[in-house]
Amino acid sequence: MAENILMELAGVGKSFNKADGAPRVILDGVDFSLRKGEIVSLLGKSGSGKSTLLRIMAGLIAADKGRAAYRGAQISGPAGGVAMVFQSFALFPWLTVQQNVELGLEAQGVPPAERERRADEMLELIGLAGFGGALPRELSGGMRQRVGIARALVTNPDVLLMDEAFSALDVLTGETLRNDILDLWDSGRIPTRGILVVSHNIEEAVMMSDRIVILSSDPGRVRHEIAINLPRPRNADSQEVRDLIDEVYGLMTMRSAPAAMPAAPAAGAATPPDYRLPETDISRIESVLELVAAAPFSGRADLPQLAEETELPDEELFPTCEALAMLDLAVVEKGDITLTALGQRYAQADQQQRQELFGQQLLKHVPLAARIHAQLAQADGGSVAEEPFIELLEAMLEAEQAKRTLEIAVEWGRYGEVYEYDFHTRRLMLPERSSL
Ligand SMILES: Nc1ncnc2c1ncn2[C@@H]1O[C@H](COP(=O)(O)OP(=O)(O)OP(=O)(O)O)[C@@H](O)[C@H]1O
Repeated sequence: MAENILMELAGVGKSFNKADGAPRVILDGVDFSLRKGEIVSLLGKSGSGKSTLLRIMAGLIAADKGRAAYRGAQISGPAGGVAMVFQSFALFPWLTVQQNVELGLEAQGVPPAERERRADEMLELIGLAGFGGALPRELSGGMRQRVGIARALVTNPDVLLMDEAFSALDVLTGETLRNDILDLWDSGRIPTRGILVVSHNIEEAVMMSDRIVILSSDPGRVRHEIAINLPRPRNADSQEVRDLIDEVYGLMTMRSAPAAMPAAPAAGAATPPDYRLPETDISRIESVLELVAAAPFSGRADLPQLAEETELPDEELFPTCEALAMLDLAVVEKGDITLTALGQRYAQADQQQRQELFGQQLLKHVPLAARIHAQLAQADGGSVAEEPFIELLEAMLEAEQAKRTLEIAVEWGRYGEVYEYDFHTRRLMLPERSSL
């Protein structure tokens, strides 16, 4: 083992079973190491396997391929030197703040008097002095997460793993807490040697990290790594930080698969069409399109700027941009979104024309919608049950995602007047006067 490596993953793979019992590969061939003295942020689209990777490193679940090691030893369960902070805070509601913080020490067999002393010290350090006797419900969200962090830090962990620890908090509270942790880390007041942060927030990752690792999806594997050599604290408005944020946006929105798949599944085709749809809705798609079309963007926007303007978090903005690209209303590349000529036309169109354009693009570029429409055209009576489509989707997605994907396809199809859906009978049908 190289001297400076705290945790190492080599060729790590993990599959979960889909609804039909067949395995779905979530992580495949992941190579990654966390080195001494660094904060690393792990970014990737929703569902790319970030939390799964973190849980493997925390020893909460086992990889089914490759090797995961902490200080050279295979991870086979939660390791003493590794602590984790969860997005949900994961506090015991019936225990006081002090008791919640002492829990980690209790598990390590630390005697009561020492537990109390160390918990007191940690509460003081994390800004919760005087709150030891409070119950979690008496605290604000930010303070509750401080308890979660104190509980992890009180064990003097060598490695701290944070799973979207700030995302359940409002922006300002999350930022304050993040800065407090960076301050503890940079001033050497905590003995922790390495921090790995799973995040959805690109700015947060750039402000915190020495290195950013981006996971690809389906399956998740390390796609990009960016080293950040700026001193902390960093100025969010500085040119260097803005440039890095742009670069990460660019890498995150780089498509790893072709934008448009064949509209109808060719018999015996080697690769089945991609039926997945981005998790977004029509009103979001249209409002982002309108915003990009209008001044000051006038057809082309820098994604970080657009995120600020729309106030959409990245995990909502990305799928929306992906939908616009999928429908050929925009092109997303290198951290910018640019409307196509059709996208420009769409922005100017009235409601009826928009719906027509939407339906037309749906049939051209969204294989699932095209398939539903094609089957309806052939069906007796022009209606079909939803089940076969759910089954089709379950062959590649988990049950919940399959259901959600069909819901999105239904919403899009109804808007584009390509098909209708009866919520009582759960059947799809052609619209009364289909112009398509
Ligand atoms: N125990 C499990 N059983 C079955 N599937 C699972 C299990 N845990 C995770 N998954 C699936 O694995 C995929 C990756 O999940 P994971 O939570 O690791 O992704 P993520 O990148 O952290 O996503 P997000 O950013 O949305 O939190 C998802 O499709 C998820 O539903």
